[in-house]
Amino acid sequence: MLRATHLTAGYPRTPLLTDATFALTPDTITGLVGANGSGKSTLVRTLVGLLPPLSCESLSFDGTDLAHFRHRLGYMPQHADIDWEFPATAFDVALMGRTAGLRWWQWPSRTDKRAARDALARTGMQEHLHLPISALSGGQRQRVLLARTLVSDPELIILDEPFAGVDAASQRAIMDVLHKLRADGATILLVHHNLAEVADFCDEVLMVGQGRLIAAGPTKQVLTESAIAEMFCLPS
Ligand SMILES: Nc1ncnc2c1ncn2[C@@H]1O[C@H](COP(=O)(O)OP(=O)(O)OP(=O)(O)O)[C@@H](O)[C@H]1O
Repeated sequence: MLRATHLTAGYPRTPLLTDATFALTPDTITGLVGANGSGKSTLVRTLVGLLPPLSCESLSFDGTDLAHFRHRLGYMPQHADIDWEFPATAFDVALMGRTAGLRWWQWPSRTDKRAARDALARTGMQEHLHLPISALSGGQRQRVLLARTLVSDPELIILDEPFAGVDAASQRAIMDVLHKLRADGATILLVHHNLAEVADFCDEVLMVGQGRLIAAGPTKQVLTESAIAEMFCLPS
């Protein structure tokens, strides 16, 4: 279980989310929702260690400081760090999830390559293994990035807008993968804008807005009209 206690996330002199305490449980898909600019990506970047917390009592996974757990964490950023015109294949990108930690003199092993093929198969991309990434559609690119995220079998999976630019078929494929991961015991956090889909798809919700965590808990309890009005600063 991921536990954040009294976490304040943001940038120097600009706290965006103050004093948040929440937990993410295994076998659960949690949706992180909030208005544009409310700090969802900032919170995600803090959880994955790309931004230091402005302050925090504790940030742990299964009792281990999250800083020591990063190798068991899979992160798919909102904006991929990839030049899609680069002459690489879907397989090369998936393999990057295994090789990022290798030294320059080390080559991917047979196990690494098998893991990349398996991860692409899990996201339904096995037939496009050797396609150049420049030839992939938006949805196929997201599935390849998901494969790269999953290639090391992370226990904690954090996805920032995984459905951005994705058609219904790819969205369904990604959702199916996440359901299987949940059934296998993964802890999953995803940022998503579509509240109707969050209501359908997520077991739990973290709702951020107005500089704080507005609500956290089971989807039906959190996605109430008054909480949504507060999230969008509307009169309730
Ligand atoms: N490096 C930075 N330094 C200072 N402020 C930043 C930095 N990066 C982002 N911000 C600001 O932090 C605020 C929150 O940004 P963030 O991307 O976390 O919001 P978000 O909820 O993910 O938004 P969206 O729904 O549009 O993706 C924005 O006002 C943004 O301009």
